[in-house]
Amino acid sequence: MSERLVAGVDSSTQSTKVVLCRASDGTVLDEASAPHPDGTECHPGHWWDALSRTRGLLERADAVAVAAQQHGMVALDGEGEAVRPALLWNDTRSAPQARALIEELGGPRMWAERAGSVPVASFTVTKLRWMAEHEPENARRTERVLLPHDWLTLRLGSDGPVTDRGDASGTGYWSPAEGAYLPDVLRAALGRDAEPPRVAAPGERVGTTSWGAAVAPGTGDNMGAALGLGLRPGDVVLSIGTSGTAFAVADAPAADPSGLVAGFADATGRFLPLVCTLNAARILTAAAAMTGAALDELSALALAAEPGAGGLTLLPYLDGERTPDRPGATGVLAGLTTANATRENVARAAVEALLCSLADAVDHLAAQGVRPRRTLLIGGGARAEAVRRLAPAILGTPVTVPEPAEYVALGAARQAAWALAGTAGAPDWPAPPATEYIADHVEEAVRERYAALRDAAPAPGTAST
Ligand SMILES: Nc1ncnc2c1ncn2[C@@H]1O[C@H](COP(=O)(O)OP(=O)(O)O)[C@@H](O)[C@H]1O
Ligand SMILES: O=C(CO)[C@@H](O)[C@H](O)COP(=O)(O)O
Repeated sequence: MSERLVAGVDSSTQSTKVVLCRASDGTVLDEASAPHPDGTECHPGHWWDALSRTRGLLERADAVAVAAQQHGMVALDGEGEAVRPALLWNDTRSAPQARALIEELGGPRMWAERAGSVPVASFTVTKLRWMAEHEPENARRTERVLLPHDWLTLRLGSDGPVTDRGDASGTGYWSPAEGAYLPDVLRAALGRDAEPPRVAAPGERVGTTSWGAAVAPGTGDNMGAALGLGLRPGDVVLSIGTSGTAFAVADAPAADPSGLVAGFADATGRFLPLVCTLNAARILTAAAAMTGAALDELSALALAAEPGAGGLTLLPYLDGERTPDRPGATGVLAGLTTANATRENVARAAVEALLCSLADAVDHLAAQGVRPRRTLLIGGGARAEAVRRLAPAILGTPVTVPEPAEYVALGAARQAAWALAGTAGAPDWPAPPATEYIADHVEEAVRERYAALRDAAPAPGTAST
């Protein structure tokens, strides 16, 4: 019998990435990618176009699954057409609606207990309320609300609209603790009922593609990464993509009334407490633009500067920020003098800022009882040598960097192999090779200066934590 192949899709903010793997052990045989348009809203058709450009690879698979950017609001009319472009996780226009919903429905503690998370503008529920207030005609036409991965999975061939518990937990109207929708919350947000997709069991086969492959439920991209890395309790993942995320698997749901930690579910039946920042890899892109360096030259610049960047500190809230909840914030470069105004110091300050923001994220997880035993660094930004080399001193812990790979897509592929096998659990795939980075000191002064800038009063018109 010929070898069975599975395809995993990562439809993230900036691009679609697909891996074709051997179902038995996850060996990657082929890869493809295609870009998405820039912006914080996107017609779902663009994701399908990007996926279609990888079709030659997809059609070699016996099973397929999609992991995608979380939270995006795909509102469909009775014909299944999008009533407007999807509002994405990084769109902050619904920040006032987030605050109103928190107040109307019982306050932060109530939200944390019922929905697992206190919603910020990223959450689907707040986008529904924004649409109800600003585009009542679109809200009135909305019959069904899907997430990006649900929409792609439906187009690939699921038997009706379907989601999974991981992605459902980012809507704000599904309870991770109860494993059930909260229809009253959805109704309060949209002003009417709309049908959410069925929540499939982990590893369930949910349909068949046009070329006869099994379709697995798919999940959110962070849950996909957890599956791709084969996370164990005690592993904390730091992912530097468009978003910065810090997460860990847990046996019990989180419920953080401060709103800093989102109490998500994972794709296997467990839970995934997670902290997400709006600014991550693009801090490096912005620093490259400011210094006139190519992205792959930025590390050499940063590593040529002294720790502390000669006194420069960057507060990297370039596109507003989600953690802390400051949707209207902008970046601040503090401590600038004629003596320290060098390209090297600007590059260094950017890398240090990115790592300080992730160090804060780990502290928030720890405050919710996550005890890190191993810290893993993944995502596009982890390809920067300066990020890998400076991480241990800023985080104050050794850092394990799995070899660069598309871990979200790999997780989706592993879920596809699971659905294909029809087994109780996901197949065991070997852990990726990894390199350990260590430091002989901790950069306490860098973190202290960053914390002081972060905690200085936010500019008028921004929300503070
Ligand atoms: N060598 C590198 N140095 C710094 N940043 C990089 C490097 N390679 C990729 N990136 C950045 O990583 C980001 C893409 O990472 P990825 O994890 O694929 O994000 P997403 O899943 O959000 O699409 C881009 O912003 C890109 O500029
Ligand atoms: O909103 C979140 C997590 O809650 C983000 O992590 C999105 O899921 C987007 O991920 P990337 O495109 O940055 O991978």
